[in-house]
Amino acid sequence: MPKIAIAAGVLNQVPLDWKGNHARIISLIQEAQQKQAGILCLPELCLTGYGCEDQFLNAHTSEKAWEYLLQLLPHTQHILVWVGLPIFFEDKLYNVAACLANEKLIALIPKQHLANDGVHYETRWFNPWPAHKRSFISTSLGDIPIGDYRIHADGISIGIEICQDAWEGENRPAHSLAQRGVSVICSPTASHFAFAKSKTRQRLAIEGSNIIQGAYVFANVLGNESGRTIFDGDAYLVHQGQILAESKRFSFKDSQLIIASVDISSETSTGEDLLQADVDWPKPSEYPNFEGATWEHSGNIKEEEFARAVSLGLWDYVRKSHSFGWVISLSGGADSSAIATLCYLAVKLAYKELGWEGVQAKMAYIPWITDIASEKDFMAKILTTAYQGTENSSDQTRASAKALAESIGTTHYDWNIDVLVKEYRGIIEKAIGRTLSWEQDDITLQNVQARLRSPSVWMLANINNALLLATSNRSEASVGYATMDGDTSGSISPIAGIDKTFIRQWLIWMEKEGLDGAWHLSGLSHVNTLEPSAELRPLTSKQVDEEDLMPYPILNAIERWAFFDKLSPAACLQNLIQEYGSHFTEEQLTVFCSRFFRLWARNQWKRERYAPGFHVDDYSLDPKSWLRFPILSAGLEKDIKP
Ligand SMILES: Nc1ncnc2c1ncn2[C@@H]1O[C@H](COP(=O)(O)OP(=O)(O)OC[C@H]2O[C@@H]([n+]3cccc(C(=O)O)c3)[C@H](O)[C@@H]2O)[C@@H](O)[C@H]1O
Ligand SMILES: Nc1ncnc2c1ncn2[C@@H]1O[C@H](COP(=O)(O)OP(=O)(O)OP(=O)(O)O)[C@@H](O)[C@H]1O
Ligand SMILES: NC(=O)CC[C@H](N)C(=O)O
Repeated sequence: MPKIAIAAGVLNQVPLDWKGNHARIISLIQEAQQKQAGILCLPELCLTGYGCEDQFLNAHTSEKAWEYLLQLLPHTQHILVWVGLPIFFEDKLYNVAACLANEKLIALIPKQHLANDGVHYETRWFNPWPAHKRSFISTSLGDIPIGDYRIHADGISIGIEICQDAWEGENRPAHSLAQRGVSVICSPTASHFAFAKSKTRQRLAIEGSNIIQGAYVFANVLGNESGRTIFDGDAYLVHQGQILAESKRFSFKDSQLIIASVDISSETSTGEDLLQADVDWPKPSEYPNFEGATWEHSGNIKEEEFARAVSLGLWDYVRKSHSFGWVISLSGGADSSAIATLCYLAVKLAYKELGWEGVQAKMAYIPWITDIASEKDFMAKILTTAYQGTENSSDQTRASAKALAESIGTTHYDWNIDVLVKEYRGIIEKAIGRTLSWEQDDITLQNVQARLRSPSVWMLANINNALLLATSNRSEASVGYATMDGDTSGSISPIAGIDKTFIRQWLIWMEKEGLDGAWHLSGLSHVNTLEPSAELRPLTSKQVDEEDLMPYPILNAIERWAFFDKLSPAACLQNLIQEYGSHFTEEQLTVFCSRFFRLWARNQWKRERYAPGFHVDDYSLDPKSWLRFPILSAGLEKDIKP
């Protein structure tokens, strides 16, 4: 029974970063070789990056990937490695895992089932490979097998499932591979983060190993690879249903390798689908336990996942865009405070995991980085916040912004924009020949304030070469409750994928408990006492979001029924009456429902114009990645009453 060390490597790659991706792959292969690994599985499409979008359709991309694949061969002595890349075959593009073993290219095995739902759009670029189809592709190395093959090396048969393949239930390749006598399956993966989804991936890996009664080697992408999607970077080594090793998710490092040794039953396998690889498995060493992080067992897993996924998303975004930091227009309310907290966590977690030298290395493109003496100085340089009061702002929000900025240690400004509002109002009043009033011009007078907060924070962003972060959440995006080119200004919308109710709950958790029950932020105590308000109308009107709109839990419920469960407007109303009928009259609920659908349809154009947001939940409203809706339509509110 051969004893072999199996390894999985997660990678934080950058689309089209040929040299960087290549170097990170080599470094993982070397680490695996040093640890005597026999087999190494790397994530799906790791040579190009998973998120190359339409650049996959450009032949140049697969040509370059091929060039870099060949350069990997000399680095694969005494090890079998799976590396993902796009390959054109008979004028069609395939999403392929290349098997490299002992300096030879053994096979190219294409994905059979493409991911095409939600954030995935693979059928736009790739073709599914039919099960059992096998052929040869003519290459600079001669004819190379391409298709549904198995690999046999030193007494072990190995097969693969590429990401979505494993999600296909009875149709997953593992079943056919089990019949064909495979005892190890490698699973190169690019499975995006969504709350609790890693549990499903873990289950698929366990089931896969049970199906073949052997070992399953699973490796996912890590980090914010290409802008919108964040990957957990989870890896699992499973043998006969038992997890032997797992990675720590949401690492701030470039890569992570897990390794374990397993006893695999040896076979002398034959078959026309079997390719021989000439590797003698190195003798495994003793390996430490690779266990998931302690927070994985927390009772607040959703809060933990949100904090870690989005802060890693922000960190990767800032460094991959070569920006020097973030700027936030900080109102002291929930949304902007949540984003400031997430930036704070990004810095704290990066420091904790990489140390100051590691942070400096990642940020080496910033000219001032070498002048920084402490984490405190770094926080103040990288994160700038500004409170921009008007006569309609309250003392409470101003104090809340100040307290949070101090507790984080941002560079914080506080100024008043009334003079600008007055000036603009004067210009327009003169031009149209009448004075504006709250009775007649409510929206205009609200929006001018929101819009006049935009130029100054853009100025700070330009001065600092920083990213301006837009603060809209998903609940506001549903109903267009934000001023276009005002508070929607920014280059990323980090919380556009999550609802307001969760943001508020998360802020309370961040104040009282925080990550791992330890990283809490006392500066959030003010914001957690405030009721959400735009503070755009005169203070005497006591404007609060939920009176302009409806209670947030109701808004969130309609949104989910309508766009996740895909229920009709009438069915949404029926659900509302059932769930909230004891608190609101049917008439009130009908008004809320009608308002929701009217505002939803009217504001599709706004959702089209939001800055890119991060995908975190099991659905999102992002028209570019998840949910399309006509920009012009007759609306849906008329369909509420059957
Ligand atoms: N289908 C369509 N395609 C393209 N454009 C369309 C359009 N329909 C309207 N428009 C345009 O949209 C304009 C209206 O949009 P816009 O100017 O953004 O303004 P609007 O959506 O009318 O009002 C903004 C709302 O957001 C609220 N707000 C603002 C700021 C902060 C917060 C907060 O959450 O605290 C809330 C504010 O209370 C108000 O209810 C129209 O003047 C028209 O030009
Ligand atoms: N006084 C202010 N100073 C700085 N920025 C502000 C101010 N008022 C509003 N903004 C900006 O406009 C955004 C939209 O306001 P909004 O009320 O939706 O969010 P919030 O104030 O962060 O949270 P909440 O809705 O819970 O009050 C804010 O997040 C902030 O970026
Ligand atoms: N890259 C893939 O094939 C991803 C597919 C899988 N259904 C997921 O969402 O994670």
